[in-house]
Amino acid sequence: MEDRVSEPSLVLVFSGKRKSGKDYVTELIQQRLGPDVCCILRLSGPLKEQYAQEHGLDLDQLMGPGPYKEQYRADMIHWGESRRRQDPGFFCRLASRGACQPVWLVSDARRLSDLQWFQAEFPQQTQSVRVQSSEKTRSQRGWSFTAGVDDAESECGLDNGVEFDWIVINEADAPSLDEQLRPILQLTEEAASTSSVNQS
Ligand SMILES: Nc1ncnc2c1ncn2[C@@H]1O[C@H](COP(=O)(O)OP(=O)(O)O)[C@@H](O)[C@H]1O
Ligand SMILES: C[C@@](O)(CCOP(=O)(O)OP(=O)(O)O)CC(=O)O
Repeated sequence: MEDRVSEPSLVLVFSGKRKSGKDYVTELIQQRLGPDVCCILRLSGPLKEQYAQEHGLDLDQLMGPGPYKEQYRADMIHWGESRRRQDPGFFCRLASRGACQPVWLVSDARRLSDLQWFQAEFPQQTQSVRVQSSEKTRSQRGWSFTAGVDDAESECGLDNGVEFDWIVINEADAPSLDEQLRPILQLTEEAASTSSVNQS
């Protein structure tokens, strides 16, 4: 089932609460490195594709930020959980299929099993990154507490028991993202250059 052409040099697995800024931060890193060097893998991508197919839903709307996704979120979570119970690596494998860049940013790990899958597949290359924002900041970005979502494993699965390699505080009054991301960017640049040396 693997369609992998080459192994990544670095896999950064991002997690964080809704609206903490996982997409924002991973997109910032990708912009710095460029799409030839760095890809963003979203575990929710294949999940939504399969869920839309099985339920006859509009995938574009499910992928979008609007209310359509929210209408199905709780059921998608349950559906995804039962899939992961049968095969914890199911969505990780699908999301990383075909990825050929040396640096992978997994933007949305939600459960220990997501992180463990990458750690088991790429033990030398995987590092975890937590993106943190206060509830006040997340609310300003459009978040509001939803029972069954924000108190479920989908949002809380990595709250305890993980020692993250990196923590990024995505708040206006924290040190700038430029400053906080400097060591992570250095790591990604080293990984990219190691990979180009190995390929030449
Ligand atoms: N540092 C930041 N500066 C400006 N806007 C931000 C910042 N971080 C996040 N945002 C905005 O907040 C919203 C939620 O961020 P997003 O990355 O989508 O969160 P998540 O992927 O964790 O749910 C988006 O509209 C995003 O552009
Ligand atoms: C069922 C989900 O995959 C839905 C994820 O959708 P998005 O990745 O679009 O999530 P947000 O950025 O939090 O809005 C969650 C899960 O438990 O796997």
